[in-house]
Amino acid sequence: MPIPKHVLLVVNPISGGTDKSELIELVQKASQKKSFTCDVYETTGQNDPENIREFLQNQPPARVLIAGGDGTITLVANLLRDYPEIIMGLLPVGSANGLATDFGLPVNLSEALEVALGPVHRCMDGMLLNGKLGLHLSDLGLNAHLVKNYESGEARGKWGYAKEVIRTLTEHDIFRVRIQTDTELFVTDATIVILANARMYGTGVIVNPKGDICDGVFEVIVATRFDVIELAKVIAGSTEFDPDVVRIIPTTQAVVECLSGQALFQIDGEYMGKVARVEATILPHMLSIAVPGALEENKNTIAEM
Ligand SMILES: Nc1ncnc2c1ncn2[C@@H]1O[C@H](COP(=O)(O)OP(=O)(O)OP(=O)(O)O)[C@@H](O)[C@H]1O
Repeated sequence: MPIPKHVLLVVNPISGGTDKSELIELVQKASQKKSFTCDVYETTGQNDPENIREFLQNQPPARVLIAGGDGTITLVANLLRDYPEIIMGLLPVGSANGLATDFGLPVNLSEALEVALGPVHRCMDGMLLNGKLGLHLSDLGLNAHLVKNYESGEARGKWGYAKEVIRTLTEHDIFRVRIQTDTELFVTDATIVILANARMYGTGVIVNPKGDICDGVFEVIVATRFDVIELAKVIAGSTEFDPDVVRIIPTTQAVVECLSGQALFQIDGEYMGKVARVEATILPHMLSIAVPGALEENKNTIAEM
């Protein structure tokens, strides 16, 4: 059966604090230009998964475009696990999104729309973390502490973020963990344990330089202590770390147990509270996402539409 030429746009009207009427109009016009029909679903925060599933079942789209933050993207991605043939397209709504940064998606809406409806797409893995879907980067410790401080603090924007970075660095303690991967079992001190499907945080800081979001594995990255030089290397996007300070272990599953009390935990920028243990598993090739670029530049891409 040919893939129906239909687009579903999922919009979170409150995400990024911007009015979405122009965005909706742009998507409708662009879809029309490509002879697609287009449905728009605006989230309400109530029964959104059930409502979106109904749209997917009633008229299966070739693409689902998402104009929302990480919460909305994860919600839709979770549903698309049952529809592997549907391609996901991301549209910018103001706040930085880690996946968009990682895939080099344009921040300009018209350009992002071109990509979201364009011919190139890439497969990506997902992750299950204590039963919850994660698409990008999750961590215990330092960064989760920062996410918590930023969420609970009042300051916003770059300066607000910088202020919380300093507060977090002064507050944060080293913790002890037992980590089990496909190949290793070890106990170590840690300032942060990252479970990385992707390469970089939404801020552009690369923490997983050799990571590939479509390789069927994720990386466990452990920073065992604060080290200014290693930290500078991370920020500069270096691929060579001092193995005594930063360990990077590719794996398909991992268990991280906190041996010195509970640790702060975050998934894709959402603070999840304190946990004693995280079980992580890769969900290989879970999704397809529309990306920019020529076909020959993108392995794992397929031309379509
Ligand atoms: N119409 C709505 N009114 C109020 N809340 C909504 C509405 N639609 C969705 N939500 C809530 O928005 C949250 C998801 O927000 P989302 O992640 O899309 O945006 P964000 O918070 O601006 O982005 P980020 O998490 O990247 O900062 C969910 O908690 C959901 O319940």
